[in-house]
Amino acid sequence: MRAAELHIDEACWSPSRHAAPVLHPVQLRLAAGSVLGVVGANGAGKSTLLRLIYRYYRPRSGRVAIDGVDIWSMPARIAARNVAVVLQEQAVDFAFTVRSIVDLGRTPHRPGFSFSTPRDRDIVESALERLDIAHLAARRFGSLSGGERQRVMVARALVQEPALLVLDEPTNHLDIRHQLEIINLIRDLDMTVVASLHDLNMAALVCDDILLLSKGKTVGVGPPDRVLADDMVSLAFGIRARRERLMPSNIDHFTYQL
Ligand SMILES: Nc1ncnc2c1ncn2[C@@H]1O[C@H](COP(=O)(O)OP(=O)(O)OP(=O)(O)O)[C@@H](O)[C@H]1O
Repeated sequence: MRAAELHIDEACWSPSRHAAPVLHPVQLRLAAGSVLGVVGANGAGKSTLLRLIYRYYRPRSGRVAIDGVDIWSMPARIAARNVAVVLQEQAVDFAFTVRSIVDLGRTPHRPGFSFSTPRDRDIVESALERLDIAHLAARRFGSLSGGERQRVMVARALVQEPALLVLDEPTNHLDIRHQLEIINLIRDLDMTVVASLHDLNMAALVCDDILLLSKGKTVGVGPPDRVLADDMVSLAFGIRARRERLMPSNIDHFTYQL
C-alpha cells in the first residue's frame, strides 16, 4: 500500500449537459499522505465532489487524477484497488456477518472468484481489532447500532488497502470516544484521505488542507489556519463565526451566532 497524490484539475459537474452546474470547477493538488477536509453548508456540493473522486460521477469537464493518471482512464478494478469509500448509507446485505462484510473489501485484490488467502484473513482480523469490532465479528450487520455499522464500513475500506480513502462524514453516529479514535486513525493512516466534515473544529484538528465550498463554488482551499478564517466561514455558512484560541490547550475553537 502507498499513499497517492490527488490532483483535481478544473473538474466540475452538472446533472445534465445543459443544466446549471451543482459543482463549479474545482482546482486542487493534495500531497500523498495528506488529509483533505471538504466543508460547507448543506447543499454546498461536498458529496458531489466526493462522487467525482470515487468515480461515481464523471466530470462534465476537467479531470480527477491519482498519481497523475486520470481515474476514468483506469480499468474499474484498478480504480477500485486505488480508491476506497465509506458512505453514510451504503448498500449492504443486513444478513451478512461483520467478518464477511469486512472480508468483501479484499475482493479487488482477488483474481476471479478465488477464496481468501491466509494473508487476506490476517488483514481482515487486524482491521477488526483496529476498529474495535473484533467482538462483533460473528454478528449480523443488521443487528448493529449506527456507530458499530460505521466502524464496520471503515474496516472494510481499510482492508482494501487503497492509496486514497474517501469518507463521507466519518464521525457521524459515533460517540465521543469513537470519534476521537476515528480521528486518530485518519491521522495515522498511510494513505491519502479526503473526508467531508460538518464539524469545523474537528476539521481544523485533523486536516492538513481544507476545501471550503459554498453553493457549488470554492470559497477557499489551503491550510485550515488560512481557509477557516472568521470571514470566510461566516460567508460560506451565512452566520457569524468567531474563532478563539483555547488555553491552556492552545487549540482554536469556533463559536457561531445567527
Ligand atoms: N443528481 C442531481 N440532480 C440535481 N441536483 C443535484 C443532484 N445531485 C446533487 N444535486 C444538488 O446539488 C447540490 C449539492 O448537493 P450535494 O449533495 O453535493 O451537497 P452537500 O454539500 O453534500 O450537502 P449536505 O451537507 O446537505 O449533504 C444540492 O442542491 C443538490 O440538491
